[in-house]
Amino acid sequence: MAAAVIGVVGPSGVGKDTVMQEMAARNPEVVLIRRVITRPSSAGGEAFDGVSEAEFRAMETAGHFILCWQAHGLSYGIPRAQFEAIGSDGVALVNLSRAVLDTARARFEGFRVLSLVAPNDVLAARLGARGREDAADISARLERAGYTRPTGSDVIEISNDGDLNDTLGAIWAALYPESA
Ligand SMILES: Nc1ncnc2c1ncn2[C@@H]1O[C@H](COP(=O)(O)OP(=O)(O)OP(=O)(O)O)[C@@H](O)[C@H]1O
Ligand SMILES: O=P(O)(O)OC[C@H]1O[C@H](OP(=O)(O)O)[C@H](O)[C@@H]1O
Repeated sequence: MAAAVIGVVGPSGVGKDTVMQEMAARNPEVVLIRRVITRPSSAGGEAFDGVSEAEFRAMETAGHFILCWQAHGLSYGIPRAQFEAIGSDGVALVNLSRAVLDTARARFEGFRVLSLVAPNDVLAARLGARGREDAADISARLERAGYTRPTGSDVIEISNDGDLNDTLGAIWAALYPESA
C-alpha cells in the first residue's frame, strides 16, 4: 500500500490534471490513479478508462471501485486494485470530487487533500481554451465551481492562478516542509 494517498480537488478548469501530471513527471515516487469514467475514451485530457453506463454499473456491483460518484452527468470510479499495486514508498495522487472527501478520509489511512483554487474568470478562460466541453457544459461547470471549499487539518489549499512552476513549488513546500 502507498505511503500516502492525496486527493486532488477543486473546480473544473482549476488545473488538477495538469498539476498531477507535472508532479508525476518530476517525482518518481508519485503514482497517478487512473479513473474509470462514463465519457468517450476519445475525449482527451487525463488518461482514463472510458466505459458505458452499463459497464460502469457492472464494475460497481462487482466491487471494483473503492470510491465512486456522479458529476457533470458522468459517473466516476476509482479502482481499488490500483492502490494495492503501489509500493510502500509511493505517493498516490487521485483526482476526486469535493463531494467524496469524507468517504475518502474513511477509506485511506493518513489521507490528505490538495485543494486547488483559482478565480472564476480564470476558470472560464481555461475551460474555453481547453475545448473539451461545449458552452452549455462549461456554464454548468462554472456554476458548480464554488459549491464547497474543503476545510480540515488534512487540507492543503494552493492557488493555481499563476505560473504552474510556482504552484508546484508551493505544493511541495506545503506537503514536505522539512525539505524546503
Ligand atoms: N497554472 C496554469 N497556467 C495556465 N494554464 C493552466 C495552468 N494550470 C492548468 N492550465 C490549463 O487549464 C486548463 C484546465 O486544466 P486541467 O484540465 O488540468 O483542469 P482540471 O481541474 O483537471 O479540470 P476538470 O476538472 O474539468 O478536468 C488546461 O488547458 C491546462 O493546460
Ligand atoms: O465539483 P466537484 O464535485 O468537486 O468535482 C466533480 C468532478 O469534476 C471533475 O471532473 P472532470 O475531471 O472535469 O471530469 C472532478 O474530477 C470530479 O470528478
